[in-house]
Amino acid sequence: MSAQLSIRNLEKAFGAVKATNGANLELAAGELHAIIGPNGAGKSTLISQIAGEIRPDKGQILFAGQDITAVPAHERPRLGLARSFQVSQLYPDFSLLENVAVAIAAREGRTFGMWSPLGRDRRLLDPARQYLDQVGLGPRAEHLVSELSHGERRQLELALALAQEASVLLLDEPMAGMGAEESARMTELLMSLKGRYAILLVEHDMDAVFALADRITVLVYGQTILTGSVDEVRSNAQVRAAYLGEEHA
Ligand SMILES: Nc1ncnc2c1ncn2[C@@H]1O[C@H](COP(=O)(O)OP(=O)(O)OP(=O)(O)O)[C@@H](O)[C@H]1O
Repeated sequence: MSAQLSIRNLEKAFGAVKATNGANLELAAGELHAIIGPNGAGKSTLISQIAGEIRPDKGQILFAGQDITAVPAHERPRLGLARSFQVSQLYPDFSLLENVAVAIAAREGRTFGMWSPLGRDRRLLDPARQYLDQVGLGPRAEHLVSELSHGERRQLELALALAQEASVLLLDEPMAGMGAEESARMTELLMSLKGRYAILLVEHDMDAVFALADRITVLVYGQTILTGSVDEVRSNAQVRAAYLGEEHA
């Protein structure tokens, strides 16, 4: 397996808290790799370092073999590394289609103003519609972001990540706050993306993780203690004791 992304001996402290304390991970091309661990284990901090929003104290992040540890966050999507957007950064009074079109325009480095006729530019709208179709939001394309349910907002976040045309997607808890039905829909959606993207997925929903992951890395106190298949992780005594409990074992 060729590594699309490699994390080597990463460390990051916030004062006395070692949020990342020796994290190592390899994400292969097309692989769906989940990161699990207890609350406060350092999952979000790790994703933020990979996205470039937090600078590690030590260690390296390699993307397609290139050391990107010092590359600023805003340049990483252009290299092919996309973190899912937060919908809170979007325009609630624009349609879904317009929001995705804005993301495509930004990716292409186009400048535009709020007054520009974005809503009529077919070079943006046609691909925007395709991204919405991919996440099952095609029928809602003309609706406003403010009209979406929580689950639909998370689907839109995914469409915006896809619009960055990256080969690697960083997804930080895409099922957070979802009910069982919405989680199942998101699991299906991620399943449909499997193989086309390398996906690093941080998720607390173990049913989703076990259904989706090719490999799982377990993070405890900022340290990656194990990487393995679903079966290997489920049956590991240390993981069961530290994290899973008997419910998912
Ligand atoms: N900006 C910060 N300043 C100080 N401490 C921080 C900061 N960000 C995270 N931490 C601390 O670092 C540790 C790891 O936090 P992080 O949010 O990465 O964990 P997590 O595994 O994502 O947790 P959760 O599963 O609850 O989302 C925690 O002890 C947290 O309090």
